[in-house]
Amino acid sequence: METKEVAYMAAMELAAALRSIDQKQIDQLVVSIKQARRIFVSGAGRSLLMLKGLAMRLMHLGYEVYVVGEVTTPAFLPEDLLILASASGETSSLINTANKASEIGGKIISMTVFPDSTLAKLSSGVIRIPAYTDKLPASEENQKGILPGGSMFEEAVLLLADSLIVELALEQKIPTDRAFEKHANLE
Ligand SMILES: O=C([C@H](O)CO)[C@H](O)[C@H](O)COP(=O)(O)O
Repeated sequence: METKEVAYMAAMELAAALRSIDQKQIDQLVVSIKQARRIFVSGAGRSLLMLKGLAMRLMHLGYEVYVVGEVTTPAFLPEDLLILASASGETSSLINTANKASEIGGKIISMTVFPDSTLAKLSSGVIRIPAYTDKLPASEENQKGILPGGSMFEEAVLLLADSLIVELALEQKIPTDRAFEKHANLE
């Protein structure tokens, strides 16, 4: 199969996955972002890369946002929000982070394929992304698509995150060209 045909099929699968996400779960994240004093994001591997993209866009909109594990990231406090992305919901470093955040009392919202995963159970809110991870056996809940590994999940997280930004920017009446004024200028 040609690469562009794979890309087209992946885009179709991605569209179907995004369309079947529960809007109420997304709304809960939007409300939590608006209510939080500060926002922290955490993930592992490619899931983390996607949330770093969200962190940058939230910074563009004026939110105080940190990536867990960076040397300049401060202490998490009860009025803060922790956003996690984990296809499996079983990545041990994230379970550790979620346990600590939960003990502190802050809000945790997780994006995952598995709403009954350890991470989901530690979270105040869950966005179930109907995608696939090779870390767990294929099943009705974990349906293998054309892309390898957790790629479909990760790409859904990225597109969902960018779409949240459109919604938040519109609500705050921030034209996206003005939001980019905050973008790093030492690059
Ligand atoms: O890097 C990843 C990729 O899917 C490997 O194919 C994962 O994002 C990383 O391993 C973390 O896993 P999850 O916490 O299950 O997303």
